[in-house]
Amino acid sequence: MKKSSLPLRGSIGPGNHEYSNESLVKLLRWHFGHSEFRGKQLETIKAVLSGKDCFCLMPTGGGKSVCYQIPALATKGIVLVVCPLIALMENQVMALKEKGISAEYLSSTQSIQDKKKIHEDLDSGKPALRLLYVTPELIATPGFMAKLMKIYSRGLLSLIAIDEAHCISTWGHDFRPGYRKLSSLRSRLPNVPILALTATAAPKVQKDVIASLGLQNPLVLMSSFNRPNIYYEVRYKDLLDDPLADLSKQLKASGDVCGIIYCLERALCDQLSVYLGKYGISCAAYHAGLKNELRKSVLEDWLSSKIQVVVATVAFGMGIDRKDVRVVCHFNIPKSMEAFYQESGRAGRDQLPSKSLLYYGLEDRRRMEFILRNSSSADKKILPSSSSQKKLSEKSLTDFAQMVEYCEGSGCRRKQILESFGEQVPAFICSKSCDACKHPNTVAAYLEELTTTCAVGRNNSSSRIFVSSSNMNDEKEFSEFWNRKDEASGSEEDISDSDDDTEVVKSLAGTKSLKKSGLNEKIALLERAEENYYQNKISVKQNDKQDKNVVSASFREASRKRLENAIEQAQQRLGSSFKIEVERYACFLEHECYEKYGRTGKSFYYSQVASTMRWLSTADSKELTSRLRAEENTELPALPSPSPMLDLSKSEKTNEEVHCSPVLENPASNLSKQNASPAAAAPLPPIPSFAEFVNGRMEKANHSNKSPRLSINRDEKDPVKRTRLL
Ligand SMILES: Nc1ncnc2c1ncn2[C@@H]1O[C@H](COP(=O)(O)OP(=O)(O)OP(=O)(O)O)[C@@H](O)[C@H]1O
Ligand SMILES: [Mg+2]
Repeated sequence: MKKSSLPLRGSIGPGNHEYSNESLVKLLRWHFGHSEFRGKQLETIKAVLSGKDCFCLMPTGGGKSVCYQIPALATKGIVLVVCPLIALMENQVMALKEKGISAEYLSSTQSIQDKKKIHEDLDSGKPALRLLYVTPELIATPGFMAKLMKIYSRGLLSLIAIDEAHCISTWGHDFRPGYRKLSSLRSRLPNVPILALTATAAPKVQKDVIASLGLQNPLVLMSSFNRPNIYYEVRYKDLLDDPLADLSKQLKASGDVCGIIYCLERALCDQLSVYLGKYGISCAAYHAGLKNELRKSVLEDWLSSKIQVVVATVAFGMGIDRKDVRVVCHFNIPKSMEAFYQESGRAGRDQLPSKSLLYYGLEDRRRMEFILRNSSSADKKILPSSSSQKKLSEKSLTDFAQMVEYCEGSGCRRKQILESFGEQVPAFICSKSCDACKHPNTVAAYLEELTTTCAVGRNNSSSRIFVSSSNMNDEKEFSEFWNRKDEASGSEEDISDSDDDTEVVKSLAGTKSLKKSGLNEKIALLERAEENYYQNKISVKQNDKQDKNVVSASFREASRKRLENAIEQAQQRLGSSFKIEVERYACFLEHECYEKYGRTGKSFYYSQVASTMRWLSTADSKELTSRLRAEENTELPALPSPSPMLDLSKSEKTNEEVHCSPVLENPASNLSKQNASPAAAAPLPPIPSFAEFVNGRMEKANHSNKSPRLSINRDEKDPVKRTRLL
């Protein structure tokens, strides 16, 4: 139904008082059906209507669009909206048209006829258009800039809204070179207020946006970033027998709800979508590798509830306005808290209870670290100074570390998100709406087990990634695989299709010459790299299967390293009076764990190492002294040279030598003999299992011989891994 506009058509400018709160609320109700303005909406609207530049920070789903849509309805002129994505523009324009509001967008996807119509309207001197959505690249073209100047000179440009304004900042999680071209707007169109909008809260990004856009004395309006209706949960891939099956189970358990699953790569989107489809979940993949038409139809099907779940790269979602998304799942760890916040924030925009699920896996972590480390070379065009590149690379790794901390920490997830944006919040703010607050003991147990399992597994997974990368002849080319920033041509066509973080085609197609010549070779090269990566992974996996119960040398060294740390911490805790040889005793204790359980199975070995560490963390100096000093007279085997194994910044070996070799290779050597020494007569105190430890803390209950396993559902096939059901 087409509605007539309310007769509120003033002009923007200082001292303009014709926009009363009541008249603006009336517009909101009439056109959008919302009863009241939310948060800082009204303040923002009034600021821009009075001609002020404004920087508006609102959480995802907070209602930023209304801040420029209402001014468009209140004034005579046109509101120009700059958007990073074609999908976003299409979506908003479609929604506005349905409301009877005259809005259009200009992009390469439109027919010549449609474009012509829009240009005719713009040239008419009395345009019917209220909102015109464009890409930043279009603004930079001389032709369009000339048109803008013309509209401006007629007094018909009332506001420039820069949506997703963080895209202008190289410090932001979603930097787009096209946005940098907006910096000339302020000087070319001096009297038009600029409204920058974003949900990115990092202070550095805020400052950068204001400076880059040249905003003058902007009114900065911020809202809290808390999303109380979203429940946050992390699930640990390394502890799950089958993460895919777990995901499918989770989705099914939520009912027939609308969801988004984010994956790092297109191929995984396709595979996951097929997999979930087989399990009766109606879903489709969405990524930049699909043809425009297909992408469009997936989006339409999802928006109209024909399909339930979209499995997508980050190409999907920025600004997509579906209010009732109940689950947003990250099947791979995102690259920063900002990205995570934006993406998970697409859930529950109707303010109803929703869920953010993040599947965290060590291999994903390593992969992302690799991508971030290597993507710095891709920034050369944009950041000519090597110190800027270095800074950016360091920054992305620091940002990513925050994301890892979110997954590996046991504290409130919500608090962590908000604090990462500089928002200090009290502990009770969460009200048990994250897994860490709702099930603290279970999360603690998972993390404990993860530490053991993953510290042990780190070696192998990392080396796989590095092996694949070293197979690349030209590292520079490989790093382009991850480069979304290479959009040097600035042609309008280049934008918005290159949204996948890790997708190559569009970013490689950034220059016309590349499009013609090197693209195919590069794609072939990248495909080979991917193949190598997966082949490598498969062969390592097969070996892993065969060796399922063998505690490998590298696993043992990782354990020894952890025990060393635990002894060092014990020393720190107990002060200078307690001094022992750290490496020597770490070796000894590790060997004891191995002797007791190594042959029985990995899980027992892990649990024994973890238990020993717990004992080290609580034992007093008397207990430690009697246990460890007793060994001093015993001759221990030669110790290994320090290993870089746990240093994540270094590449690691695939087939490590046994570092603690004299002890480990020959269990019947010195240390075995020590079992008959006085040390053996002073055994470790009884060591509880994980579950006993956690439950014991909480319940202080007596344990039977059965060794209760928390309330975790153990997978029947594999006792180590589990299907988590909180
Ligand atoms: N005052 C209001 N009252 C009720 N609902 C509102 C109000 N303002 C906006 N909304 C609704 O909130 C939802 C989110 O709005 P919008 O898309 O503008 O958010 P956003 O801040 O731009 O989010 P994102 O950061 O994801 O782009 C929309 O469905 C919109 O209709
Ligand atoms: Mg928006």
